[in-house]
Amino acid sequence: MLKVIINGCLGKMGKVLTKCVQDDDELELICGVSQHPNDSALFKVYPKMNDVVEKADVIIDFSHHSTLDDVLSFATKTKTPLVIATTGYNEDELDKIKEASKIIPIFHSSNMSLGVNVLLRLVKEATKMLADFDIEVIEKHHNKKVDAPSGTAVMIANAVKEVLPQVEYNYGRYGREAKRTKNEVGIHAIRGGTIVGEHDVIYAGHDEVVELKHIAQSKDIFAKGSISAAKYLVNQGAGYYNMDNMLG
Ligand SMILES: NC(=O)C1=CN([C@@H]2O[C@H](COP(=O)(O)OP(=O)(O)OC[C@H]3O[C@@H](n4cnc5c(N)ncnc54)[C@H](OP(=O)(O)O)[C@@H]3O)[C@@H](O)[C@H]2O)C=CC1
Ligand SMILES: O=C(O)C1=N[C@H](C(=O)O)C[C@H](O)C1
Repeated sequence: MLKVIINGCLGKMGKVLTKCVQDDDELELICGVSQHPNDSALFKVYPKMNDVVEKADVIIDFSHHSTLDDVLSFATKTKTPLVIATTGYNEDELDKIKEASKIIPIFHSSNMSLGVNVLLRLVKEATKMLADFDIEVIEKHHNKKVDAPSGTAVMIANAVKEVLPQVEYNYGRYGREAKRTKNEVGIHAIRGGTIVGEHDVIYAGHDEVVELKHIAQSKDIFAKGSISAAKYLVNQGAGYYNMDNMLG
């Protein structure tokens, strides 16, 4: 049995993940961490990762970027592999994750679904073939989402930039003099209701448009993807891993 700690266990994703972990015969949820613990959980919930006294085989993190220092210090101190699904990190925080991956195995992906990771590969191929088209990314999420644009939209834009290094990102184009330039990728965030997560990549050329689209229809896909990542990660040495490593 793999012993699991969930960071963000009382959040929306944390609750879905808790159920998926409890339903999995290979996993044992030993405790959780959430900023405001309450009595709703049937397992021990700590307010901070460094308060945890149990030893685990893996930590799965769906929380908030502000918990990063606490999580990395606990994971490196206890040499516990770490799956990071949280989004909204800045460059400094991303560097800290990479640095910690020299000490422990870290799996990091802003989208744990299979479909989005196939989409990322399609984006690279489409971008090679449609390099002259105007490329725009639109993401749609529920009205409780904290960060914008989504981590997935950033991964999509980064996939475009891998093929076309000259592109610059234009977040939520706005203004009286805001005409599109050739080398920009527009990134637009829609927030409303209970939308689980949708990502559109639009390639607009002269008289024709190609669209690649992913629609998440439940949060389970992210929770189950993070569990696959955890099972993969516990067999790896220190290093920085993502979906490409796991999917091959
Ligand atoms: N990679 C992926 O596939 C996916 C990633 N995500 C990402 O996972 C993260 C969590 O999403 P979701 O569960 O919807 O978010 P919620 O806001 O519902 O949950 C956030 C969790 O983090 C805790 N937390 C700790 N510090 C803070 C803080 N300063 N502000 C807010 N929350 C804090 C909350 O504690 P408490 O509730 O006790 O206050 C809660 O447990 C997000 O970054 C989201 O983008 C989401 C889905 C898929
Ligand atoms: O906050 C969410 O809900 C989601 N966040 C991730 C992101 O920022 O890309 C992944 C998914 O789209 C759901």
